[in-house]
Amino acid sequence: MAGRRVMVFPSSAELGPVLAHLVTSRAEKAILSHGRFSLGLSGGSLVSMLSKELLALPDLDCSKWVVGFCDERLVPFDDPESTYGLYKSHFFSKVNIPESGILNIDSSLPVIECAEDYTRKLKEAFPDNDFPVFDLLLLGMGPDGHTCSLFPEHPLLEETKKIVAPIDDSPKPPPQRVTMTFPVVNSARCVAFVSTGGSKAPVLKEVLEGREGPAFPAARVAPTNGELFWLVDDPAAASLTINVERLGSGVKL
Ligand SMILES: O=C1O[C@H](COP(=O)(O)O)[C@@H](O)[C@H](O)[C@H]1O
Repeated sequence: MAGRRVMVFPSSAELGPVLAHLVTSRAEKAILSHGRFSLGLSGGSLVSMLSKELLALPDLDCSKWVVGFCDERLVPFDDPESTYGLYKSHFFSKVNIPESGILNIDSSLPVIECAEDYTRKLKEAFPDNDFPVFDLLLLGMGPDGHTCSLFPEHPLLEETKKIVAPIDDSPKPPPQRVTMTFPVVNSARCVAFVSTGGSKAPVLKEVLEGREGPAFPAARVAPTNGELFWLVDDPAAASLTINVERLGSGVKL
């Protein structure tokens, strides 16, 4: 791992532009190096922040983007819980990402077949690697320390072979989901967590500073050859005692 950077911003207003810059700078670098930019998206609170910040950029060009989902809830796309559905209305419909560049799930399938179908799509998009190597994965973390749909103490945390795993007992609704596994997450060239709000403060401390007992899923994210950023706001960082970088909106990553 290239080293973890924990960056604390006064609020989401300062964090948001830095997140947008991280996306566009990694896109530029990836397109120059291999002709396209592969981005893995998470759901939850990230959707509205990311969409708003990216749409505020002048001249955003997504024509060479390939977008996948770090996890997805198995609900119809018009359900408010659908991560694809939310990105479609907030972001995809407003930019020039080609339809073929969006690797979404088939929500009509039963959960095991859905995971197999999404695995096939990822293998086709990343034919050269055993595990897809995304240029950038954007992750969230729940107050229980989960990331993607990898929940504390769940057997899926030990998955070493699958690219995508089905889950039909998610402790956070909806219960049926598909999720990238740790081997995929930790193969990425860059992983950035975005964590905001005081409800994340207790778990963020344990994830970043360690705890007794098994590590939280979010603490198991450690890209083998990639960068790891934690972008957090002051309320989420309130309990931290480690050294962090305190930054404003002008920083370029
Ligand atoms: O259920 C999910 O939760 C996590 C965290 O969401 P947040 O709203 O607490 O930021 C999210 O990253 C994941 O994609 C989603 O399916």
